[in-house]
Amino acid sequence: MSHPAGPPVDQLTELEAAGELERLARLMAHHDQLYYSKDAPEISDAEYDELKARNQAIEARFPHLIRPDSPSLKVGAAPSEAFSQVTHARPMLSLDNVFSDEDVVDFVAGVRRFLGLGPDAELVFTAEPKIDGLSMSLRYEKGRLVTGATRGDGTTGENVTANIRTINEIPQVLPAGAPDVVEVRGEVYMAKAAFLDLNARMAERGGKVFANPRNAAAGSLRQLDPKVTASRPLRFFAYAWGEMTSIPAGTQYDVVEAFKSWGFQVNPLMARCVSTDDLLAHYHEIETLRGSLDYDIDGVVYKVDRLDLQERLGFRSRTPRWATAHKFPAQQATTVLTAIDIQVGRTGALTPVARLEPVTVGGVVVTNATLHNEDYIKGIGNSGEPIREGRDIRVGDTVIVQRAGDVIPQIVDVVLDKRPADAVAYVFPDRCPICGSHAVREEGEAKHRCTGGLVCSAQQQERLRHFVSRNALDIEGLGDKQIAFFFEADDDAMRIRTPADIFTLEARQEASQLSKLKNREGWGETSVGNLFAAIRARKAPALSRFIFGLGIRHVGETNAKRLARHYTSWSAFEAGARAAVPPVSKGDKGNDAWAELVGIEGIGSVVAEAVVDFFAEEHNIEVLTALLAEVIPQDEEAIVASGSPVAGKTVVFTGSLEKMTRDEAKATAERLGAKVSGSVSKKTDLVVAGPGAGSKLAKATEFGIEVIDEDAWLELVRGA
Ligand SMILES: NC(=O)c1ccc[n+]([C@@H]2O[C@H](COP(=O)([O-])OP(=O)(O)OC[C@H]3O[C@@H](n4cnc5c(N)ncnc54)[C@H](O)[C@@H]3O)[C@@H](O)[C@H]2O)c1
Ligand SMILES: [Zn+2]
Repeated sequence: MSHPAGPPVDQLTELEAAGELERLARLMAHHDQLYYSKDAPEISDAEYDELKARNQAIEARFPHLIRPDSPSLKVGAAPSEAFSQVTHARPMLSLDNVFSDEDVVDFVAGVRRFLGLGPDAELVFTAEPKIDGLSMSLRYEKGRLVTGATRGDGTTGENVTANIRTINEIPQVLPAGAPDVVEVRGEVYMAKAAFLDLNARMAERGGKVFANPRNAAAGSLRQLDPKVTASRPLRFFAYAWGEMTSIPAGTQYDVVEAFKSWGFQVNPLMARCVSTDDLLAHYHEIETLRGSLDYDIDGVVYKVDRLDLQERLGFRSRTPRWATAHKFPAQQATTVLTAIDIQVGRTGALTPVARLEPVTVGGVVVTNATLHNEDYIKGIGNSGEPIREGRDIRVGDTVIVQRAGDVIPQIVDVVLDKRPADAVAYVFPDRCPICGSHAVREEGEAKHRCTGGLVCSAQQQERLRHFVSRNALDIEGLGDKQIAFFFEADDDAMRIRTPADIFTLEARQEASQLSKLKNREGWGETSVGNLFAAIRARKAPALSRFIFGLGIRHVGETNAKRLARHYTSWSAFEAGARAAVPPVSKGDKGNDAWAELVGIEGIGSVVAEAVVDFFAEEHNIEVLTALLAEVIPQDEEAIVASGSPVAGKTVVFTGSLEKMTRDEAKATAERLGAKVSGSVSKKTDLVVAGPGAGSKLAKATEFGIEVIDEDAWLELVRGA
């Protein structure tokens, strides 16, 4: 198993424990968000469960340090705001976990103790597979399905009723005799085969693929458009309930039987067990069947069968006392890592992938495992802590591979004894393997990114979509479908790979005698004409839209506007960005062009660096040159606050200011329509110099530029 960071729990001081609990709360909240809200986890469930176990162990030793935001008190994650919310009539909780046979013995003994039952008193449990999907509460009133809600944070879930109605296995109406109000709860899931099928289809279309059937089910259900959900083969097992106006039976088993009679699917592997041995026997039987089931399961759930006993046992803060999940162990195997390849995602993120000697892990042949990022390979975790006790991963290493409930295998450890003498530490590439552009890793980021967005075939389609999107060039008639069509066209006259190609399309069509587009299905004379007109209408875009459309990292609409307003013309922007040299070492300030760029109100060094990186990439320049031969971005009106004494002037602040901060001074100047620069040149109109002003003051004097002090500046702008 991988080693959750940090010293052993029994050696922690109180201070360290508090710090560790804070770190875990933050880290787990991050993973909860990815897992529950984005349906895209970054770590395996086994790794997550280790963090959880560590958190619990520390809390058990230092109960007074339990935080209000402790992961041990939370269920799931807050519902997404994209959906309306449903408050559950009864909370939807989680389940406690056990991992070993001894834990099961303890669980049963605990239940007996709580109920005051002697060792010989009868106590029946149900045992059934723990389905790896997402929990769902279906509310029926007077026999009709009225609401479908996700678990959310246990109290409030997401209203997904419209999506639920597209699932065939979920009855819309219940037969006569069903309770007046009943919330049937269970698991929405996707069968393994359907999941593989879906991923294959998504990959073909260049879409994102899901990590595992659970994520696929959650992602398919939590769609804003029910039509998308309808196209995904979701299924449902009923195994629990919330509010119910009359309970059809006195035991867990019989209520589930009632669900079956109402038309729900219930799991055929549910059994009644009368002893711990019985439970364990059923567990091991289900474990052997696991590989042959057509859906993923990650354990076996035990529940006290009699409902009156369930009632007496009640709940802890986030789990019932009358049930537990006996999880399957993570499945591991040892193999040799033969190579590390780099994959480039649609947004340019570089992900290292380990190529492995094929090995069977839990019945599945594994040949690849994700390595996440540079730090992960080096043995450094997300918050800088050592993982695998700091052991790095090298080509040639013997590694331990793990699959845990999910499909993407992980490398959890390296067997150092078996490391070949000539194995060298892995050096992360600084070039994109797809297009050869520079790959940069920004401060605070784990991933490297390819800077060749416009030329990188891994990213091109995504970039084209962005370029024509509503807030960028806004070209009507070029939706995702059309972009995909033109991108994949095998005919030169029809192909669009870079933004410039959009604008040459019409000419290329005319040159090709057949006017191929018009003969294509779905492209009538008029729609082709409309498309060309829409493209022609965008040959002179606003500068800010054009800059935004380039998809420079961190340059969203707001920053694009800031850049456009500051430089006012494309040529000034390009010249400024290409001339800028960021600081190379601490203390260094970079050159003047850099100072001007980072000096723009709202543009920090992260954005500035992304801009510089973009223009430093030769490939991008090639694409831009071609594009600028077709379109002419319109100069942006400088914001001239007319009437202000400094409107339109270029101002430089130097020396120390005493009555205002540098930022304040700059903000005021810009509000009044001045351009603030970090360096003095012949174009400078005014220098505001405080005590200690040095070379800039000297330069100003040399150029004969007006110099005033701070007080005079304040006087000048007062009331303006
Ligand atoms: N990889 C990550 O980043 C990440 C992040 C958060 C959570 N997780 C994983 O999610 C799980 C924790 O989530 P959780 O709080 O939902 O707990 P859980 O999934 O372990 O158990 C509770 C859930 O089990 C489900 N369930 C399936 N079959 C059931 C049955 N027959 N009877 C009753 N319940 C059944 C229910 O939906 C219930 O809500 C862990 O496996 C954890 O590893 C992973
Ligand atoms: Zn690339």
